[in-house]
Amino acid sequence: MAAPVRLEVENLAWGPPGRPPVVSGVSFALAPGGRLAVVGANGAGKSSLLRCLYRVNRPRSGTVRLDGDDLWSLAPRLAARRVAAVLQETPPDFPFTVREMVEAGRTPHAASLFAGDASAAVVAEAMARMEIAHLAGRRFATLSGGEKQRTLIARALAQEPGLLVLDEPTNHLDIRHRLEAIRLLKGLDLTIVATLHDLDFAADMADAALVLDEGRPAAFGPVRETLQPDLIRRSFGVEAEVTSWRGGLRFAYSLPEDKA
Ligand SMILES: Nc1ncnc2c1ncn2[C@@H]1O[C@H](COP(=O)(O)OP(=O)(O)OP(=O)(O)O)[C@@H](O)[C@H]1O
Repeated sequence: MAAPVRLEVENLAWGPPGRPPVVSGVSFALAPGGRLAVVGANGAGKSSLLRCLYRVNRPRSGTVRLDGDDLWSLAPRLAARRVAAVLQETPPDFPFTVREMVEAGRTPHAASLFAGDASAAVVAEAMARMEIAHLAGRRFATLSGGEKQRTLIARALAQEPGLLVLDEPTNHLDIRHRLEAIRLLKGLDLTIVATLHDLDFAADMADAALVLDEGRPAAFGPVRETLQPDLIRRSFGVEAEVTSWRGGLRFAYSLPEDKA
């Protein structure tokens, strides 16, 4: 497993060519091993920001730095050794097995000599960690949504990144698997940035939160200080009550017009 990276994002802006920016003015820093939840209403720019972190969206201005290195100055293969992404869109129906999917995570390392045996061990460990070893020979397309999600996370782990970027990692997971996925993410010695619509899970997973509001940062800071009712009201247009529960936070919501 690679060492977790320091992630520094400075004054980042991105938008599709010829259109106004979708995200702008985003700055934050995460220490190695820090876990950030990016939250915000639909269309706030969360996925667009994430794409800037795994080298798909080239920022219009500003920088993304991994341990001080500009992400866009790195060769794509070197960037892929340092950042792995788990995305919402699962790949289409193709004939790969679960093991082949996870092995694909080794692609950025394929050029290294003598990688064969070590790669096999990394793949086996990633599958064991995500509890999918028994599915190794199954076709990916035949898996349940949760099994697919666990396979995609295993593929990212096989990549041995220092930064793991996840877009809605608990989608498709039932309650128990959600809680287990959060525990697993917390147990990884990686820097993590994840979008999470469910603020309960965001607060469980992350130590910091970035709230995006129409593409701009509305707040960034420790989860408990950031995910407060006032901010939730402004960013999501709902009334919220926040309570502490077993070391985490739990959120209850209502529409403003439904006030008791
Ligand atoms: N390549 C693109 N071309 C045009 N518009 C885009 C492009 N990428 C994103 N957008 C627009 O930018 C806005 C933000 O999209 P984005 O997917 O980043 O939001 P999000 O916060 O992840 O939303 P959701 O919570 O609904 O997944 C949306 O209005 C979207 O249509």
